[in-house]
Amino acid sequence: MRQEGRNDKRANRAKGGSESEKLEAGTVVLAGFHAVAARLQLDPASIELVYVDPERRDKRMREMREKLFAAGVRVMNADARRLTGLSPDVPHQGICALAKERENTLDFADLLDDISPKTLLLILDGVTDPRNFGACLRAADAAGVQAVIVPRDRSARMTPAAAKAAAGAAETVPVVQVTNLASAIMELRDNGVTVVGTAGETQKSIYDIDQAKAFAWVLGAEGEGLRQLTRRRCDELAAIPMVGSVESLNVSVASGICLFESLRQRIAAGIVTPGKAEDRL
Ligand SMILES: C[S@@+](CC[C@H](N)C(=O)[O-])C[C@H]1O[C@@H](n2cnc3c(N)ncnc32)[C@H](O)[C@@H]1O
Repeated sequence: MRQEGRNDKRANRAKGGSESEKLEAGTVVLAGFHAVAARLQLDPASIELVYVDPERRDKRMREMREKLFAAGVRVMNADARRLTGLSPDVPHQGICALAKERENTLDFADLLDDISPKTLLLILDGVTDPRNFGACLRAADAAGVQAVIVPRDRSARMTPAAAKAAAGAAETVPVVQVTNLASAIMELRDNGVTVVGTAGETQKSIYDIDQAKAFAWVLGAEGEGLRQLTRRRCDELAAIPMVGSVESLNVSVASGICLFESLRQRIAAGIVTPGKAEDRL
């Protein structure tokens, strides 16, 4: 998945300027097929213009052009140099969209309304490092997570560094900010979600937990790990078994391991079918 490059004018000036310097405030560049396709599916009206490389005449580009045409999105040709000017840091694959900045947030109440046996959630308790946050979103997207839940006052924001680490998942995975994480966990449980916290010192293995149902993982921050109250509110705690000498894994690595165990179980149970989201767009 491609990253959404946020083109804040100040940031571009700091980089010495580029094509993206001419963008209006509130406009972002979506670079690459995934980012453009994700936005086209989620909110086509927010796309102002799409630049495509006329040299790319392959099937993928033809299909994308058809979808853009069908959605009534304006398309213009731009050579590779211009596209690279718009997206200097992220490979553009011959396509960049200019789109309105979009906050991909969701209300907790709306999330509760949408809970089903397919629900898979990632709860981050105090992950304040933007790169870790973005990398968690990336893993969450790949594993089919419905939403990522964070405490409003103890979480990284969607900074450019977070969006870059998310590699497009900032577009696709809604973030739910809650005022009180412990209460939110209880509400999820009351609504049929099994909530399991992760802590390396626990005896129970993540591989011994049934995850083929409405399920949420809770992961903690570097240093502190899960807060005591958060731990107490979970149905149970589980560890990722390790054999090396390090004390713990990075939170985004741990998220990936937990979520992909959930995905493995869900595929085995026939709850989800493997396949890239792009294929479904
Ligand atoms: C860097 S670790 C935090 C380590 C912290 N000192 C602690 O006591 O939990 C960040 C988060 O990743 C998850 N994590 C890392 N290694 C893990 C393991 N082996 N088993 C379960 N969770 C793990 C936990 O959610 C943890 O809170």
